[in-house]
Amino acid sequence: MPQHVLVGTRASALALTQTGHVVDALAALGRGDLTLETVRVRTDGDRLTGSLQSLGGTGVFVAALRDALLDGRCDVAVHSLKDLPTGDPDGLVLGAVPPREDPSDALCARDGLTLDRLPTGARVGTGSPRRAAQLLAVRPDLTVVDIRGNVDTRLGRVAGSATGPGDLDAVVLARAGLARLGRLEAVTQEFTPDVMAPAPGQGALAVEVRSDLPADAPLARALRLLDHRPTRLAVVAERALLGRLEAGCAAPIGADAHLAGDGRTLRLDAVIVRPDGGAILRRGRTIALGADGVADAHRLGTELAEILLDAGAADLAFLGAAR
Ligand SMILES: NCc1[nH]cc(CCC(=O)O)c1CC(=O)O
Repeated sequence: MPQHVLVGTRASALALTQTGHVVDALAALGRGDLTLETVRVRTDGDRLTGSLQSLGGTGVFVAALRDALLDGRCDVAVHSLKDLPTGDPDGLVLGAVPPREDPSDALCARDGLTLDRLPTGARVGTGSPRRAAQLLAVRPDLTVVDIRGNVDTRLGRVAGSATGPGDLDAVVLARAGLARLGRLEAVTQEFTPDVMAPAPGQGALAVEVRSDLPADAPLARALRLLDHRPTRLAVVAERALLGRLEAGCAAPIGADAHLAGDGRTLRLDAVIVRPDGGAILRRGRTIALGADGVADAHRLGTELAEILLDAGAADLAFLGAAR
C-alpha cells in the first residue's frame, strides 16, 4: 500500500500554484510509494481585511496551516518561506526546502515606467516596510500607499489595469510570485539587491511536517530528495539573521545569501533601512562551510546580525518601532 498524504495549503491562487508544484514533485520522487491529496485551509490572513501590520504580520497566514498539521487534518504544509516566523515551532520541522526562484523584487508600473521615471510624488503601493523604506531611500518624493491582498488584487490597482480601480502608479511585488502565476508581463523593472534587497527567504518555499514522521516513511524519503541544499543553507542564514535581530517579516531588513567558491563558502549580505529611507546600514560576511553546513549557515546569520547591531542596527529598528 502506498502512503497516502494530505497536503495542506492556503486557498489563494499563489498558494495553490506553489502547492501544486510541491505535490507534483513529491509524487514523482515518491515513485509508486506515495499518493497525495490537497487540503485547503482558510487562514485569518485570508478572512480578515485590516492592514497586515494590524493583523500581526504575515504569521497569520501560517498559524492556521500549522494548527491543521499539528491536529492531523494534513500531514504536510506548504508555505512561502518568507512568511514563516523565525524560531522552530514545537512538534514541526522543515521537511524540505525546494529549489528557490529568483528572490528579487519587481516594480509593476503603469505605462512601462521604471523607478527613476515615475513622476514626482507618484503613488506606489506596498504593505512591506522593507520595500517602502528602500523605495524612499532612492525616491524620497514618492507617496507609499499601504496595500494588501492577493497578487491579482494588487496588480489591479495599477493605473491602466483592466481589472481594478487603477488608483496607483505602481506596486512592488516579489518576482517569484509573479513568475509562479505567469504574470511576469506586468513587471516593468527588476530590482537588483543594491537598490532593493529582498526579504529573508523570499522566493523559497517551506515544506513543513510533524517532527515524529518516521525517517523510513515514503514521505520522509521523498522530502529528503526534494530538499535543495544551496537553498536551505541560504535561507537558514537569512532567517538566523532575522531571528538574532529579533525582527519579523515586517521589519525593514533585506538579506541575500548564496553559495560561492564551488559551494564551499556561504556569503550573506544584509541591509537595514530606517523606515523613512533616510539611513541605510549594509554589511556582508562570508564563511567557509564545514561538515555541518546548516549549523555554519546559522552561525553566519547570527554573526552578521551581531555586526549590524554593533553598527547601530537597533537604533534604526527603534526608529521604526517609534514611528
Ligand atoms: N507576503 C506575501 C507573499 N509571500 C510570498 C510572496 C511571494 C512569493 C515568494 O516570496 O516566495 C508574497 C507576495 C509578495 O511579496 O509579492
